[in-house]
Amino acid sequence: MLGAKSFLGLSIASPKGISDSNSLSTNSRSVGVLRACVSMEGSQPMTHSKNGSLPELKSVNGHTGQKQGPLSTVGNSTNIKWHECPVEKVDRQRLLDQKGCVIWVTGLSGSGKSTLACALNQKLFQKGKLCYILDGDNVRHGLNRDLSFKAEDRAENIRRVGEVAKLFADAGIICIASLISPYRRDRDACRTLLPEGDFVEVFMNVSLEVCEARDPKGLYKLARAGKIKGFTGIDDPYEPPLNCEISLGEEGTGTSPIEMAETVVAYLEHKGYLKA
Ligand SMILES: Nc1ncnc2c1ncn2[C@@H]1O[C@H](COP(=O)(O)OS(=O)(=O)O)[C@@H](OP(=O)(O)O)[C@H]1O
Ligand SMILES: Nc1ncnc2c1ncn2[C@@H]1O[C@H](COP(=O)(O)OP(=O)(O)O)[C@@H](O)[C@H]1O
Repeated sequence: MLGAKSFLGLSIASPKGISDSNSLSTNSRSVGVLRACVSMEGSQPMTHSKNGSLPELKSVNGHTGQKQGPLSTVGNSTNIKWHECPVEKVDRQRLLDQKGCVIWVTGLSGSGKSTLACALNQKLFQKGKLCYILDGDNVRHGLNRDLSFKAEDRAENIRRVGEVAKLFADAGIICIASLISPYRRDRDACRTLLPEGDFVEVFMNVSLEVCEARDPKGLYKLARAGKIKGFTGIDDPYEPPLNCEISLGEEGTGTSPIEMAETVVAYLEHKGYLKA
């Protein structure tokens, strides 16, 4: 039997006998969410309860939708206003029982960034944690298809992915961004977009020799033959991190993609990102 709970105008089924979703396990909470059915009655904005549980419904007559605060100018956008919503990051994190953050994976082409991203995604998914991968190669198929590999375009590539990753983190999701991101300055700029600790820089510390020997796409061969100009590590720079949170490939961090993923999971667990 299921008892119903009202949440943001949705009536959400929760297991009988459990009054507050804070005490639900991830699985039963997910079931509750999956069984959510739309109920437009009583749809009202919310305030946060004092005990930090799910937001409470605010007893006012509807939401005016008015934006608070002064008009601002940001870049080329003039007369804009930030709009707040009563459902906040903390609420989404509680729903997901995790903390939103960005795992930024950097390294040479062929260093294993995409492989690690997938292995990490799988490990976290198995633990009931929601992740999303922003892979350089993939994002260049859409959002960043207008960008080349010259330094200023790489910078814009990183900037956009950093901003998108920030939105995913705000959604409460563990966002894995895997890009060469060769310039320290560009990576550091992404770090500053997030609250302290929420940007976890992971360096694939794999030598050019190893990456070149792997060469799964044959790109190093083309670069050596002069058929690709400005290829990272060959005739374009790569600046390794000076102060990253995790450096993989070093002793104790494992050598297989699974072991490397376990190292990252252990870090996230230790830092409290795998619970709300
Ligand atoms: N000139 C040059 N230099 C480096 N890489 C190149 C280049 N041209 C194409 N590719 C392919 O593009 C992938 C890297 O894209 P990114 O968006 O991660 O690069 S960057 O962060 O903007 O530097 C990279 O993918 P990975 O091998 O997965 O790193 C390559 O497949
Ligand atoms: N930890 C690892 N040990 C050995 N080979 C790996 C490892 N991680 C990835 N590889 C292999 O290296 C190649 C490049 O991996 P990939 O994840 O595509 O790198 P990147 O995304 O950095 O270009 C692939 O052939 C992959 O199977």
